[in-house]
Amino acid sequence: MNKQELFENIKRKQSFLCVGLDTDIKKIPGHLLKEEDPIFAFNKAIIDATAPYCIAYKPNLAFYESMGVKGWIAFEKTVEYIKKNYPDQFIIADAKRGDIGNTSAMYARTFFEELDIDSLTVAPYMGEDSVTPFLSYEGKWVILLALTSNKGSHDFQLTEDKEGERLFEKVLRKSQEWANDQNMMYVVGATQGRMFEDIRRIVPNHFLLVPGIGAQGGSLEEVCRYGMTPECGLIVNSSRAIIYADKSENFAQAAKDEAGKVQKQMAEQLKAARIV
Ligand SMILES: O=c1ccn([C@@H]2O[C@H](COP(=O)(O)O)[C@@H](O)[C@H]2O)c(=O)[nH]1
Repeated sequence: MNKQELFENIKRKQSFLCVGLDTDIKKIPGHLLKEEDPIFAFNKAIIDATAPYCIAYKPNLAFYESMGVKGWIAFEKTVEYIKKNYPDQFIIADAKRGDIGNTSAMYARTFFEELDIDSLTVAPYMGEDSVTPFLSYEGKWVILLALTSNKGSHDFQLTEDKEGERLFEKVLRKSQEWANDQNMMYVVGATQGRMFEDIRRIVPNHFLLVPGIGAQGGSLEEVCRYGMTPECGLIVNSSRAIIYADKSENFAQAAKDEAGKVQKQMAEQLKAARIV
């Protein structure tokens, strides 16, 4: 999916919501444990319930890999299900990969060839040769970690060099030598408030993947005030607040209601910015 198609989907659905599929066997409703593949059964119900309100899904690989082969199968089935039934949904594999070049090339093959997923989160720490193997796939996106949502983001990402440039700023600036706004996005946490202004000075046109509303308490309103572009430029993720809105047999309806609420707030933001 290219940038223009993503923007068209945002306008059509009046939403820039990404539902995070952080599916934990210990948190899903008990009745699903009778199913042959409880993780997939949960995901399928969540996807069917929330698809009208979002434009993307983000399965986080940690939740699947923690279950070994069964988890990987559930992950593959989930990706297949979205692609077959909701082909307009952008799929993000949140795997935070990145290694020496030949190893990154194998990760790229896994996610972009074997699974044909739209995008992958990548850690920038190992530099150019660890990121560029992911960029050789036409129509696929690298989503590079820039300024993350967690407290530990201060430990390295905000440190300054002698010229006063902070590490996350260097990541944004340097990575533009390897890619552009048609094949690279950046992760910026919703908890980072006004820092979005600094980010937009360096990457005024790139899409940002923004986790951290909902369970982590980030403000959607602030993200939009400081981070929205004339083409929206935002994909805002919420995982736990949506998928675990209710733990009873009513879980899918509750996820639908929660996703609907966020979509409504997003529609208001898009209207205020005259995007829709
Ligand atoms: O800076 C980051 C980068 C990634 N994440 C991931 O996003 C979701 C957030 O889940 P919530 O339940 O909505 O808090 C999760 O998969 C994280 O690993 C992030 O939170 N912050």
